[in-house]
Amino acid sequence: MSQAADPVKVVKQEVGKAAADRVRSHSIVGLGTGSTTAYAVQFIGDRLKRGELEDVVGIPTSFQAEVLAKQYGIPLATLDAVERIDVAIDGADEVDPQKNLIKGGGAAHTREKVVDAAAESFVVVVDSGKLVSRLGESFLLPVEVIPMALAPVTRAIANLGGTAELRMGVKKAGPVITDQGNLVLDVKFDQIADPGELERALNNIPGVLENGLFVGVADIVLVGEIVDGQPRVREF
Ligand SMILES: O=C(CO)[C@H](O)[C@H](O)COP(=O)(O)O
Repeated sequence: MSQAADPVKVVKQEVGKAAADRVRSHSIVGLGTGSTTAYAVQFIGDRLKRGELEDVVGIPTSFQAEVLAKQYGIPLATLDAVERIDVAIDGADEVDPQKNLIKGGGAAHTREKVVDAAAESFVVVVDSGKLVSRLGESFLLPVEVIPMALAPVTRAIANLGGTAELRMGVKKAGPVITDQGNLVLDVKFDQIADPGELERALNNIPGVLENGLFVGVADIVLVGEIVDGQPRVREF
């Protein structure tokens, strides 16, 4: 019995392919984290294999990105070995009309921000379900915290009006541990009126490593959606 293709998967594939098609030969590419970016990594690898692309080097934003890049044959480098990143491709959990983002659904936002912000061009890949009119509408804000600072950071976040919940592992007892060995708080704010101000305020709390607000970092957002039953990718 044939099964209908999962529309979310189809859309993620299309938008991942659209991003991979923008990669040029002789370029250094930031490789983001998450299920949508995973398709972009796969399609970059396919283009390299077909000889359509040559001399592409990836800068991974996570252990996941590193594993996928190796699987799909993309040579890797670290930030100290390159002088520039031409383009970064990464997913997001929410995107507002100003192209500000919430990221960190995969607990990788700290390295993602380093790589995405360093890129000449940062291309975001999302399905249309990630578009919101205001950040924080549908997704809790991830904040990476060093373990010994968990209690004071939780109190300081409460003073900023946020309710923090420690992210717990799935198929793992205990909390999620980031690639840096830290914890993640998922924080509910009633509203995020000024994302840039909140980004700075959170990062100013001693013990916070980085939060998932990406303000003024994205250049291009590729949005995958189904229109008249067909997958389509648009840019804004
Ligand atoms: O920020 C991220 C990881 O930290 C991801 O890019 C974000 O969670 C989106 O992932 P997906 O494409 O699987 O929805």
